[in-house]
Amino acid sequence: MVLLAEDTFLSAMQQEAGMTQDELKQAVAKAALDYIAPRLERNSVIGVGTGSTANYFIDYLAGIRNDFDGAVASSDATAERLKKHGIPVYDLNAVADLEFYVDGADETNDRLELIKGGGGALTREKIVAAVAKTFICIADDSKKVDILGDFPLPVEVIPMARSHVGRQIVQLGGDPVYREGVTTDNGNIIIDIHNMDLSRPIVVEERLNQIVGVVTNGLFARRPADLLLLGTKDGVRSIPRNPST
Ligand SMILES: O=C(CO)[C@H](O)[C@H](O)COP(=O)(O)O
Repeated sequence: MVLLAEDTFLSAMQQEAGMTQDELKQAVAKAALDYIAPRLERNSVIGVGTGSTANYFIDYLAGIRNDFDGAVASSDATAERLKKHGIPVYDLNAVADLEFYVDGADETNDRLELIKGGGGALTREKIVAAVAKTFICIADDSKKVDILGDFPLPVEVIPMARSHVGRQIVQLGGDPVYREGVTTDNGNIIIDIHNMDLSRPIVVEERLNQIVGVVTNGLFARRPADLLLLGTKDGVRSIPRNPST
C-alpha cells in the first residue's frame, strides 16, 4: 500500500472559479496521472475504470505509455479506448500485481464508500478494485454526498432472475427500476434501486449480494477507495481514506 498524504489541495491548474463539470473531471484525471506517474515501474500494469472521468485519465495515460507495461480494463469500452492509444490491455488473470486502480464514481461519502455502475460496468470495476493495492477514485465535487443514495444504486442481475430480484429489493425497502435496453459486458441486465436507505452501506452491500440472481451491486463499501481526488472550484482535493472512521 502506498503511503498517502494528508488532505491537501493539488495543482493550481483549475483555481479560477466557473469551471465546468467536464473541466473538473479533466483536472482530477490529470491529478491521478501526476500521482501515479512517479510511482510506476517499467513493468507496472494499471487498472483502469469506466466512464467520462476515466476516459480523461486514459487520454492522459497515453502521454506516458512508454513508462509502464499496460493496463487491465474494467469494460469493453475502456479496453477499446486504451488500445486506440496503443496501450496494451491484459486479461486480469494474466497479471500478477496491480498497484493502482483509477476510476470515477457516481457518489462518494466521507469514508470513500462509493456508488458505482452508472455506466453499467460495476461488476468488472469491483473485481479490478478488489485486486488493486491502491484504488484512486477521481470525481468532481457534484459526486460528494453526506449519505449515499440520491443516485439510484445499480445492481447487475442474471436476466432470468429479474422479477425475483425485483421482489426481493422491494422487501428490502427499495424501488427497483429495470434499466431498459442495457446489456452489460457480461450479458446481464441492470436494475437501479431508488429510495433505498443506504445509511449502513456495508450491510446493504452484503444483503443485496445474498439475493440469488444478483451478480453484484454498485456499493463499494467493503472495498472503498483508498484515495479520493475531488475536483472543486478551488483546486483538486486529495483525500486519503481514514481507516478509523
Ligand atoms: O461507475 C461507473 C461506470 O460504471 C463510473 O465510474 C461512474 O458512472 C461515473 O461516471 P462519469 O465519470 O462518467 O461521471
